[in-house]
Amino acid sequence: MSSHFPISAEEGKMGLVQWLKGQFLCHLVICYGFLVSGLLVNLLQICTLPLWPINKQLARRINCKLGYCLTSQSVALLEWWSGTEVVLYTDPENYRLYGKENAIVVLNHNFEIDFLCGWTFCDIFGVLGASKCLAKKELSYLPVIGWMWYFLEMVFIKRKWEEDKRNFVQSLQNLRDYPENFWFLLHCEGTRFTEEKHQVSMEVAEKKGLPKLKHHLLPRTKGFWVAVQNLRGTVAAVYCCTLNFRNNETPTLLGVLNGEKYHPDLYVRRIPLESIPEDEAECSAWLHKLYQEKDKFQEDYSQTGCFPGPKVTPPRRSWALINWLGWTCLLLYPLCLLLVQLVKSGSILTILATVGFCAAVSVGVRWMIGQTEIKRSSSYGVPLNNK
Ligand SMILES: CCCCC/C=C\C/C=C\CCCCCCCC(=O)SCCNC(=O)CCNC(=O)[C@H](O)C(C)(C)COP(=O)(O)OP(=O)(O)OC[C@H]1O[C@@H](n2cnc3c(N)ncnc32)[C@H](O)[C@@H]1OP(=O)(O)O
Ligand SMILES: CCCCCCCCCCCCCCCCCC(=O)OC[C@@H](O)COP(=O)(O)O
Repeated sequence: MSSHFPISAEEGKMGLVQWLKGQFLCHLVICYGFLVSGLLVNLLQICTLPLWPINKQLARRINCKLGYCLTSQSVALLEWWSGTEVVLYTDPENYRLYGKENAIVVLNHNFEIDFLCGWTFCDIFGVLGASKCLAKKELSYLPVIGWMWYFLEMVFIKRKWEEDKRNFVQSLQNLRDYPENFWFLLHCEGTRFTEEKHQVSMEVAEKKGLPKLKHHLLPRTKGFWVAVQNLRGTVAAVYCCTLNFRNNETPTLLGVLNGEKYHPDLYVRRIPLESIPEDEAECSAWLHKLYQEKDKFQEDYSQTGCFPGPKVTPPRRSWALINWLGWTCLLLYPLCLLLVQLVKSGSILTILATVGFCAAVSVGVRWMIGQTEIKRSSSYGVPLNNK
């Protein structure tokens, strides 16, 4: 039966674009660009090594720019390829300060692309290249991204306090003279939300006499306290960030690569650092209270579909797109030349080598994407390795 509403040319074009975004060949090109540019960035970062003892601040600034070249590609993928826009709920008074000061960011850890939404938020306010995170040690071994983070002075921990504390404090102290404004991200839950981890952590909450949380794991407070104490005088505020997605979306990085559009809402509250207690026990109680508030915001969001306060959709920054297109053009040119040579040569061996290379790129990136999947989350926080 023919439809009463024939598809318009515009809809047909959109359908074609959407179809193209789902094609393996497009993914291969994107992943090739990301991996090869990433390796080049790593190489350039290694070249900055001799500069560190001579002019550390210059070396740091160069590494921030190099970091931006790579990280912003994934922001461009989210914003321009999948068309996802992060909607911000925040006080307009504070909006003016974002990007103009150092901050500790506390963000819930429930989604596979929360880091990507975080990066987008960083990019909007011009702190993407310099932003850092308290990350599990395993991420430092990730090819390209993990290697890049080493040069950006990211703080890695084994999540074993006795082994971590010296390096953690030293890494934070090193940031005291960082030459660019940075945000330091902390997922105080220490691992991603799963039903099993939630159940265990609520048993801990019960034992400690703390109210139960519905949407968060119980925060681990030591890292937050140590970060606040060591960054006093360097960092101006804590940004309490609560992220959720409209329509109960469960976004994935593969979805973004397929051009799927998601609808993230990010609620940001600015809390001056002076208002956070210095004493460890008081600071710990303060953080638990903060998580109880965050849990309430999430509960209200699940009922109403919005966070409190005025909302704004900041415009996408063209730099991320320009950088991405620049790298793609630069790297596609030699690839095309190579392919032409290949076809001309007709050598079976070279053709097989090329197919092998494409397969390796594809498997490598698929493995990296796998690191973001919650179903592959570590066993941290379940009874197996609970203290
Ligand atoms: C939107 C804006 C974004 C801006 C973005 C900016 C920058 C972005 C840059 C990069 C993005 C990259 C993204 C990469 C993301 C990677 C994230 C990660 O890798 S998360 C994992 C690593 N991070 C952390 O673990 C940080 C949180 N953890 C801590 O801070 C911990 O305190 C610690 C430092 C690891 C130390 O932990 P430890 O357990 O040794 O000590 P604690 O005192 O904190 O906790 C012990 C305490 O907890 C109780 N307990 C036991 N089991 C549990 C449980 N399952 N749940 C909760 N609590 C538990 C235990 O009984 C202890 O209690 P007590 O002390 O009373 O005995
Ligand atoms: C143009 C761009 C192309 C992009 C192609 C895709 C490339 C793949 C990019 C991979 C990026 C990897 C960033 C890893 C960040 C993962 C953050 C994360 O979520 O870590 C989990 C930890 O917090 C907690 O670990 P668990 O204890 O839950 O286990």
